[in-house]
Amino acid sequence: MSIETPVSRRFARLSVSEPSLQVVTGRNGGQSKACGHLAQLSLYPRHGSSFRGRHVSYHHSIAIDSTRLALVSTSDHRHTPEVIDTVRFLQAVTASLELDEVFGAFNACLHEVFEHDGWEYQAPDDEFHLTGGRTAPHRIEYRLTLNGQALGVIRLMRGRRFSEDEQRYVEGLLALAAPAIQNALRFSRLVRQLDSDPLTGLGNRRALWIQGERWLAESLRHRHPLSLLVLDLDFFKAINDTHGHPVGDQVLCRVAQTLKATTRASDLCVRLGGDEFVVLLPETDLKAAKECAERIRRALSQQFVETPSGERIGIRTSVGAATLRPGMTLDALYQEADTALYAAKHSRDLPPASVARAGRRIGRSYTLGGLTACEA
Ligand SMILES: Nc1nc2c(ncn2[C@@H]2O[C@H](COP(=O)(O)OP(=O)(O)OP(=O)(O)O)[C@@H](O)[C@H]2O)c(=O)[nH]1
Repeated sequence: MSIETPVSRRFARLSVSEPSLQVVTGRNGGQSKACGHLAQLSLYPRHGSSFRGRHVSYHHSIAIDSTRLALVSTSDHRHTPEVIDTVRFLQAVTASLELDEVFGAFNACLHEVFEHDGWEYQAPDDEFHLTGGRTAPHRIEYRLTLNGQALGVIRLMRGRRFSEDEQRYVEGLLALAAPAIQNALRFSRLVRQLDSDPLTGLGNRRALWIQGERWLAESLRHRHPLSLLVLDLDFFKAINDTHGHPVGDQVLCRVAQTLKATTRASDLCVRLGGDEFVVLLPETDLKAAKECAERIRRALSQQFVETPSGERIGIRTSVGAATLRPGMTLDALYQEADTALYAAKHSRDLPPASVARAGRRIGRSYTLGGLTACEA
């Protein structure tokens, strides 16, 4: 009989010919002792890293047979005080590819045998940051890597100290969970890529529709306000035509930065495409949405992008705002804000055609178009 770990076929494969069990892969880790159906495996730290020095690097992970597993440290071969149902543990941490669910399952299993108060996970470069439970004074921290890939840092906290045996126990569980964490990290990165606009780093149309549908359902159910702004830059084509696409791209990025800086962290800013942006504002009525639109418009009008020849390009935008009413769909909310935007565009004080093409010169500055927000 051959068992492959559900999470890490690359890392370990166990061959079981009853009653003996043998690890068939593992370059520098994994000794097994046949013990009926209970396999005891030794987990080796990667060469050069300290097993207990808070920097644990497992070269591969190991899955065991279908009963229960006792993890044994290679350092002194002392048994840890607890056992865990390995299959249930692996099933729990591999049941989802969502990082928060993987860490939720990991900590729930850990908590059954090892009472900790809280935990924290920080992905490399702080890409993702998750917490659970509550903070407490005693902490252990593990910097995880798997096959050379950094997986981030996990911290466990509680009110009393962590014993040596408990630390080894956590190390063993982390070794088992590491491939699941790696898969979830890859998945989260992929989803983030799918949901973001590569030029500006803002959300994209997909993010708007996924997050927007959720917020819309919650707002309708709890009768909370939800508003949406649609922004379209004024005379952006002239910027491209006059100064080239790279300058146009810089303008789009500056708009994205300004949107992030002038809205709440809980708002969603997306670039729909071209020079069109949407800001979705939860817990915001029309009056507050108009104030937000005006704040964005004013902040953008104070921004300049410098061209390679030293000219400064001003940024002007038109904005449409709409707020959710009972029975409305997300598409209807967007259409209403878009209609308002269209009205704003067409009521603006257009500069002469020649100026519209090249921008209006103010000293060494250009300012293009310009308009105010208006609501449906
Ligand atoms: N630099 C750059 N330009 C883009 C990108 N995507 C679309 N565009 C250009 O953005 C311009 C958008 O056109 P419009 O919205 O019609 O132009 P506009 O001059 O802003 O028109 P008004 O909204 O009426 O003021 C087009 O010239 C597109 O080629 C991009 O990723 N980078």
